[in-house]
Amino acid sequence: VGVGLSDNFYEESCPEVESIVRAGVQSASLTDPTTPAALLRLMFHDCQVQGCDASILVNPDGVITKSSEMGSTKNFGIRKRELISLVKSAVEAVCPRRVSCADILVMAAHEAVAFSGGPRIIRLPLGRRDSINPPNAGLADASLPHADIGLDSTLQLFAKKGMTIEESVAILGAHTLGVTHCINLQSRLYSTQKSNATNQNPAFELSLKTRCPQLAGPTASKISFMQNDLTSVIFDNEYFVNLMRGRGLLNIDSDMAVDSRTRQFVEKFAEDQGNRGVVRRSCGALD
Ligand code: HEM
Ligand SMILES: [Ca+2]
Ligand SMILES: [Ca+2]
Repeated sequence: VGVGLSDNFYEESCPEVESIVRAGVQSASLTDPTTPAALLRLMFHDCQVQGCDASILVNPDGVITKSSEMGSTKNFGIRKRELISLVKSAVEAVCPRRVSCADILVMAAHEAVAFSGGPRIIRLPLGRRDSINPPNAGLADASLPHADIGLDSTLQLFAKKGMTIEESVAILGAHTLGVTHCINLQSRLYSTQKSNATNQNPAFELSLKTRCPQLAGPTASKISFMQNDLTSVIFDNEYFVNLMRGRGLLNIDSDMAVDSRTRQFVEKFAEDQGNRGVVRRSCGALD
């Protein structure tokens, strides 16, 4: 637990906050099923830049400018910042100046995972404070991983946060939700000096290339996208199953399934869906 955080931080000051956040995330997710993916990535991109302090939400002049974190190209595709502001207004109406935007953002990501079928973790330490520093696009650029990052740098990134290799593989399971736009796949698919050990299934690579042609201009490749796994609105282990089949989208996705440090965990997560029993295709048959 981080310094100053506790499990029951708002028990006295705003007992309603959890249900307000839950209601907000649920209703937004029913209207737009891609909401949970956006919220989960939003949390990562906030926490990665000067900690979980809602710095990604700040627009110093009321609009997105080059000085806000959204000015970094690494934040391309970040969505649903306005949903956090909306939930914050609902919370302010009940408990003014008690709950930080930073906590609302983390709670929203937690609800997003639960809404899409993932675990509702029992302990969610709260008590984060909002950033007082002006946002810094340069810092966001330097702190967020590049779409083509390799496994060594990724493991280093998470080790700096005190995470083990198994935890690092697990957190990338977040890519069970959402999409990747073609612009983030261009260099992997078409770089001339790319290594051969990319562990991508050739048929899958062909389908990616068809979906994301090399000559598509920057505008088209910011519009076209691929699902991160076959069940991109469900928080399940399909992402890891895909990796074992050579269907990883990003370098890091593919590398995890072959590298000797990470492969065992990918295998374990691909096999283990959390012992939830089976879901039959038809209710009248046993297979
Ligand atoms: C080395 C680490 C990581 C890299 C290089 C990476 C890279 C990416 C890229 C390139 C995209 C596609 C964005 C787009 O084109 O729209 C993406 C999407 C996503 N990432 Fe990551 N990511 C990493 C770690 C994480 C972590 C730790 C989380 C959450 C805990 C996360 C959650 C997501 C989610 C949910 C999406 C889908 C977003 C949506 O559909 O709106 N990622 N990631
Ligand atoms: Ca931040
Ligand atoms: Ca999925």
